[in-house]
Amino acid sequence: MEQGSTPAVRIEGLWKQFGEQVAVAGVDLELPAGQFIGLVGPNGAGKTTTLSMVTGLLRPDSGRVEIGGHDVWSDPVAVKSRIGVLPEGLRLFERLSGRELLSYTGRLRGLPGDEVDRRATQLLDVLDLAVAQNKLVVDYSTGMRKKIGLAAALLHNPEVLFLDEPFEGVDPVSAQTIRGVLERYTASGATVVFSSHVMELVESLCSWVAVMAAGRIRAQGALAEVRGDAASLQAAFLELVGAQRTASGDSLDWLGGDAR
Ligand SMILES: Nc1ncnc2c1ncn2[C@@H]1O[C@H](COP(=O)(O)OP(=O)(O)OP(=O)(O)O)[C@@H](O)[C@H]1O
Repeated sequence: MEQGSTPAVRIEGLWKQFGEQVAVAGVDLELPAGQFIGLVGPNGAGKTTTLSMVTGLLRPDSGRVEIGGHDVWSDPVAVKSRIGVLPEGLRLFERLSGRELLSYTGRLRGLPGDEVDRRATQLLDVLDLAVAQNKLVVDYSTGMRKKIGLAAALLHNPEVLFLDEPFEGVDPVSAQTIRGVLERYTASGATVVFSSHVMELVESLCSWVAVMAAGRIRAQGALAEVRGDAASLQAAFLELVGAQRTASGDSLDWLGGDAR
C-alpha cells in the first residue's frame, strides 16, 4: 500500500464467538483501496462472520473496523453511505419487480427519482435483466437474484463493495457479466472485497488476497506475494493450512467397487 494512503478497510483485533465456537479469532487486516480483493478460506473459516461484522450486520465481541477512516459501529451512517453489500443468503423484497426493487433502493439511498431511473435502466441493461425488469423478484432464478442484488448494491455508487460468494449458483455467462461490471468498477478506483472458497476464481480475479482458516488470517498481501513460489493459489493455500487437512478419505474403505 502507498505510504500515507487511507486503507479502504482497516480491521483490528476482530473477535466473534457463538457459545464455545470461536468463529473469528482476532483478525487484523488492512485492505488497500482501489483493488479487487479476495477473502479466501475453506468452509467454516469465518469469512461470512468477518464480512458481517465489517459491514455492520453483526456486532463483534471485540475489535474495531474502519471503512474509509470511519468507524463502522460509532459512525454507521457515514459507513453505510460508502458501502454496498451483497450478503450471503440475500433477502430481497420478493413481491417487487426487479425495476421496482431498484427504484425503492435508490429512494432509500436518498437519490433523486430521475437519477435512480437512469442508473437502474443502465444497470438492468448491463446485467442482462432488462427483459425481466417487470417480473417479480420471487420468480427470478438464483443467478438473476444475485444480479439484481448486485445492481441494488451498486446503485448509490459506493466506495467499497462487499460480496459474499457472489458467483455461487451463477451460470458462466452471468458470471462473466458480473465480472465485467466489477472490473469496470474497480478500474475507476473503487474497492471490491469478495469472499470465496474457490481459489481459481480468486486467483483469476483478484489483485490482493487474504487467506483465512479457523477464524484467523494466515496470509495477506498482493496475489503474487501470497502465492510465492507455489504453482497456484490453491497450492499455496494447501501449504499454508494443509497440515490440518490431511484426511484423504483412506478410512472410507467401504466406498467404491471393490468393497461391494
Ligand atoms: N450464528 C451462528 N451460530 C453458531 N455458530 C455459527 C454462527 N455463524 C457461524 N457460526 C460458526 O462459525 C464458524 C465460521 O462460520 P462462517 O459462516 O463465518 O464461515 P465461512 O468461512 O463463511 O464458511 P462457508 O465458506 O462455508 O460459507 C463455523 O464453525 C460456523 O459453524
